[in-house]
Amino acid sequence: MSNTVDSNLKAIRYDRGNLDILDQLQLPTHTEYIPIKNTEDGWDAIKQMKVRGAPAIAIVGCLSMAVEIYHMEFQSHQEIADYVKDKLNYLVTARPTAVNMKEASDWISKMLQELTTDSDLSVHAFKELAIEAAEILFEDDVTINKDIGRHGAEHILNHCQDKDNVNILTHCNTGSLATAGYGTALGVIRALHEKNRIKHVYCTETRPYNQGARLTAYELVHENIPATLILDSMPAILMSHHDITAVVVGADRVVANGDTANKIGTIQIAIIAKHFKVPFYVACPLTTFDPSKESGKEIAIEERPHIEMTSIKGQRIAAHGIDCWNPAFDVTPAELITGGIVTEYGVFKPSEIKEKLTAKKMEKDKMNMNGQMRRRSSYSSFKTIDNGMIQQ
Ligand SMILES: CSC[C@H]1O[C@H](OP(=O)(O)O)[C@H](O)[C@@H]1O
Repeated sequence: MSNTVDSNLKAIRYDRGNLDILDQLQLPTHTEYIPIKNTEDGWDAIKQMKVRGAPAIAIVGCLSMAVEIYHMEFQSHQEIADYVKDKLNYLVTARPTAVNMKEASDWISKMLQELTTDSDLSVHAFKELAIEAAEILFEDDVTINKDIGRHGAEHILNHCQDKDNVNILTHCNTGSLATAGYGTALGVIRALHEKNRIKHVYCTETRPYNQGARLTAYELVHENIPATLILDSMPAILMSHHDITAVVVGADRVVANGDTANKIGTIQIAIIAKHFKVPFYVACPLTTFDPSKESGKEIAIEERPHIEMTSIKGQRIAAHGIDCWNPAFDVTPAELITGGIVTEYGVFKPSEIKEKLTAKKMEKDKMNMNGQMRRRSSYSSFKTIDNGMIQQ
């Protein structure tokens, strides 16, 4: 199975020392790539939503650190570890709700600090470790998304009546423009389409940034997936008039009890799906799981500028003087996620997500760290990291 994605749908272009992103504020009318030369550029692009989507935010943030330090000289391992930690913590502040950037910041910072005492590594080799850690996130993402797609498609097909005519409703954008490629919830749709099981996809416009109208519709049309754009106010009439097989959405943060933060409007769709007995799925990678928070009440919800509601492309559409409320996300309680949480490891009930994903998270962190160790040809002897200690 090819791991490449359609070059027209690449949100991120990277070679060591160089990073460009597709300016998603210009889509679908203009395709323009802009250079990201350092973490300040990365922070600005994430804040302004030139790049968005929980996984893409983490990838671009970490790669902006990688291109910055690539062109720098350092005197010691600790200087690199401290510099990288400061820059990654700064990138986390760009948008507070999606957890992927914080997860990546924590893992890379911890890995580097573990290795500061390793005298086998030259300062240059140590700097390369930091760059490679960011590259791992980028390189692994498409494979992870294809695993999410496969598990989600299999679960939907195993639990639906008409397996040859699957109708899916999705919200916001969770495709190649929200990840390194293929997508999460849109990855499930792509996997069903590859099996020739999709009858029709319905995507909401997703006001006020219009991720659905501008980005998801763009991806679906580009790949000839039969789809219809609907207003954010239409999920109820859609489910009352059409046989919707399942709702599949993405996530910005899934917490220990399975509550999920996702694009504003998600909880409304979940409530409507429950009323019409349509299975509601959340699709996300392990990096979106935050076991440190017990319930959705603890998730910080980003509020964005009012002008994003009151104007479109500089054209005012709301009365001057009206107050506005513009939360970018809402929290869907676990009991409304009736289909399950689709991950690269399988589909889990919200109630089992803490047990299933906490163990996977620890396993993956250790694997990534040891993978980093193996990548160091400069090591005189093979080392592994167990329980945080370097073993000869
Ligand atoms: C796989 S993207 C996950 C998530 O991110 C989007 O938010 P935004 O466009 O504001 O970054 C949306 O909530 C997607 O479901």
